Amino acid sequence: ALFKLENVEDLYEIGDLLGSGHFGQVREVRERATGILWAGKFLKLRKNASSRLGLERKSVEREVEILQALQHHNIMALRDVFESRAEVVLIVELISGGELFDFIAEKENLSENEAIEFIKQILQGVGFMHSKHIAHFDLKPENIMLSDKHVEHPHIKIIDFGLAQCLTPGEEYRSLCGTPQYIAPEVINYEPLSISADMWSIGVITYIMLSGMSPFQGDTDEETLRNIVGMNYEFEDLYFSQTSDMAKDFIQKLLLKDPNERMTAEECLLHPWIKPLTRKQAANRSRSSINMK
Ligand SMILES: Nc1cc2c(nn1)-c1ccccc1CC2
Repeated sequence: ALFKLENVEDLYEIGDLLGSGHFGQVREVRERATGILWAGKFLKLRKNASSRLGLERKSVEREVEILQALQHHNIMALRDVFESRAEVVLIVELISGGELFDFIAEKENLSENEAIEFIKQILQGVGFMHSKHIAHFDLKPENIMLSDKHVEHPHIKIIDFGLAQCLTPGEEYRSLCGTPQYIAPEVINYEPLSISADMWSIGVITYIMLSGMSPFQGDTDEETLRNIVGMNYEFEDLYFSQTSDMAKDFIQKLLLKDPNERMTAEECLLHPWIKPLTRKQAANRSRSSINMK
């Protein structure tokens, strides 16, 4: 067995439901020995190979391995792992600020300065992941959480590495997983994937943060996928009239069909929208956000 065989309830008191999804449930847990609050991610294992319910043990082991390799303040930390016959429980840091998705929804859209604060942190977490050849492959506002949404400068944490892969340079990896609105064209065309698929998703997330609109979303998943492979998106004046040209340039350098042409996380952090080269550029950005508010 790779993980602890003790009963998780001997060491943690199980609390309220925090979230649930394809993977299972996430509950608040209290460590009995210290009283410290954590989150417990309860993953249902498949009974047998043919069943469609639950996760394959191999994919859970991969998520654990990847989380263990990623210690970074913008990535959800893993503390402990327990297993029983039917379930694996990840004990992870408690992130109680909710999803970035809900934060944006409450505000309609963010000012450019607010968006930049979040994008910078996402780029730092993703840049760290990519430096270890790990791709997330499911970056979207639902998988970016705020540690505490009531503070002036919320801290973000990237969660849910259920689709993440450690890419060995030279080895091809293909998959059709992900969430339609955010996946890159090469995923839809079932071409070899690389860490630059994450950079496309960051372009989509930035577009949504600034406008509240999703660039490729259609009425059906098929229409959304057609829009992505057709590069069918625009900066509609109705939503982007107040957005700076630098912000649009940043997005345009990520929503590129050729994965090799997209900016890397490092290049993004040096882009003038994120790292203003002059005080004038910074002033230009804040002026556009004042108009918006
Ligand atoms: N897929 C998800 C979803 C969630 C979480 N993890 N993975 C999570 C992690 C720590 C604290 C709270 C949560 C709830 C949402």
